[in-house]
Amino acid sequence: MERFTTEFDQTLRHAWHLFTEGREIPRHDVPETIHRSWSRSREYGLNESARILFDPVPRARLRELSERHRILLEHVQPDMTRLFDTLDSRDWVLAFIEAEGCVVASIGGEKPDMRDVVTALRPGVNLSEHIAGTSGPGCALAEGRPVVVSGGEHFFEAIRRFSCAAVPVMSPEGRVAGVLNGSRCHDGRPMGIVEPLMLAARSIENRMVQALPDTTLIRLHCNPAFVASPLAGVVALSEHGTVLGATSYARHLLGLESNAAVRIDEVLDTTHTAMLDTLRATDTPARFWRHNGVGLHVQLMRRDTPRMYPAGTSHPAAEAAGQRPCFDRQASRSVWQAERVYAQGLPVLINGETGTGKEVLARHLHESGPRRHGPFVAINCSAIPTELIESELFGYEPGAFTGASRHGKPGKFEQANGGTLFLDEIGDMPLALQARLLRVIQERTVTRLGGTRLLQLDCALLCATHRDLKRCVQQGEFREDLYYRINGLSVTLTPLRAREDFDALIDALLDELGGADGRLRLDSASRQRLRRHRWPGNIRELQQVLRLGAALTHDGVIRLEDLPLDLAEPASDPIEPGLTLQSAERAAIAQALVRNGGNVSATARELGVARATIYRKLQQFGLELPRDTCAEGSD
Ligand SMILES: Nc1ncnc2c1ncn2[C@@H]1O[C@H](COP(=O)(O)OP(=O)(O)OP(=O)(O)O)[C@@H](O)[C@H]1O
Repeated sequence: MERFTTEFDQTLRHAWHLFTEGREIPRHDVPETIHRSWSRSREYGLNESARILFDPVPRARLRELSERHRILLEHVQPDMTRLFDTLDSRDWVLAFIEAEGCVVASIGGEKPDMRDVVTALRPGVNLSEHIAGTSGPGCALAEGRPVVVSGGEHFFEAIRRFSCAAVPVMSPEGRVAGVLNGSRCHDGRPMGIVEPLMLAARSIENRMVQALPDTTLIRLHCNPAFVASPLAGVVALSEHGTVLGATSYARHLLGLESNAAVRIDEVLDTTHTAMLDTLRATDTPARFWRHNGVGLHVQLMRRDTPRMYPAGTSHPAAEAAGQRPCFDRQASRSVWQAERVYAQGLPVLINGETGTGKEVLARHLHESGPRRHGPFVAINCSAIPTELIESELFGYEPGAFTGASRHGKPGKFEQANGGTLFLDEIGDMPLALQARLLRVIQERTVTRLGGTRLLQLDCALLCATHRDLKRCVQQGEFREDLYYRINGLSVTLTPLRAREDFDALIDALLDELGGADGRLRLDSASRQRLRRHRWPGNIRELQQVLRLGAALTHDGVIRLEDLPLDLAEPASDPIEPGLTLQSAERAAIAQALVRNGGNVSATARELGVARATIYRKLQQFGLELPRDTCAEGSD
């Protein structure tokens, strides 16, 4: 039954009366949004006196909806719960409604007179305007803006006992992802929940943008005091500066349309690289200008997890433990496959130059796989004298050879039982031993040197090498049958000089070195210098350089003078005197391409230009990518 009690209700009743008679409603009697929604509801053929059942969709469909929106809900739930905790929980029902109008989560409504609200907002109920007429969720979805629908503003009489406020939540691409709604019984008092709903929606959007993998995050505001606050807009940029996601406030500040692929330098008066260099060199917000002259304060945003960050794929167990190492996008895909292959008990072969993280990856596979509770045993085949490899691997019985321990010793295979054996630098294993290794792997049993007892083995095998094993096979240095045995799947780690996420990796290592307060930074000149280095020792070498810088800096900013001498001096490739500007440019590009193994991204980064520029110059100068282009160069 309707309860028109206040002046507001009476004006509304009059307005409704005029609406049903098809007469004009005085302008200020009903908000425009409500009037439009009434008209749409009428066009859908709805009858305000009809009984509305609020039946949820069938269970199977609800399951499908929850599954489809699982990730979205993971972002929504924490803010919904937090907001609910600040309300008088007995009076309110909060709900999240997905873009097609179905409730996918709700909370609250303990009071007996809230039963109808709870029914209307239970998961599975469709509240789109074409079914439920004018209501907070339906109207906010249709209008794409926050709305309040109080008492008699609802289209259906049956729900005029309620009031609701609903605020859209935008996806990182700028589409409506759903609405956050708060409802309670209509009592004529102001709702007072719109602001809190908007803050929660902003926080959900922030979280969604921050979760975009393989991106650099910046936050911005027109007031520098708010840049580091939850009120700031957040933007996720690709390595080339394309906006891959942005919160609705960031879109508003930057004047971005939804779905448009825009580069940040098309909006701000700076280049993408220059902006990042400036931001990386400081902790405070820097000011950039939109092309229309509006100034914005911008700051680089560190991800919540300092060293480990998702790179396109995720393993919940390892990530929960903060153990996922940084892999670039290229390697990430193979890592994801390797996790699955390894979990099935198949061997994985890890290729990569020294220091690229082969052992880190092996440990990651072990720790995120089914054998994580067993031991992880590593042996570097190139670091042990040939005559000792056999006893190290297979163990020996007492007195098996001169100098052997009196008690005998279990080999690495035995030690790894129940877990993982990691054979590093397998390419350096002597041919004679390869035959024995193959037998052990095939038969899954081992006999210690000098013994006869057969020991059963139950360990997974991971192998790594910096050598091209296929070529070793062709040259007769590595057994073909062993090669296929250990190569269930092969993963190649990208050399540091060719990693697209070079800057992000530096930042992750700086965070790690900076400790809890994370106060370590590189100034822009030294960062440029690091980009130009060849990194023969890869991440291990980079770690060393940053460690040295961290030890030498007096204020947390690593400068050229804090870098090792060979790095601090620019490694210039001589460009002959007397060259024209054009030929100097040609030579610079050609040399940088060779230095970067043909990787266009790395070359562009080193030379401080866009990739498109490199491609254009290649064409202009008739240059070709080196034939021996490494895999990462296929960008
Ligand atoms: N993805 C990563 N994120 C952070 N640090 C890493 C990563 N990969 C490697 N490192 C660091 O780089 C160093 C070298 O890593 P690792 O020993 O795994 O390399 P490797 O390829 O096995 O080297 P080698 O072939 O010389 O044995 C280690 O200190 C490790 O912590």
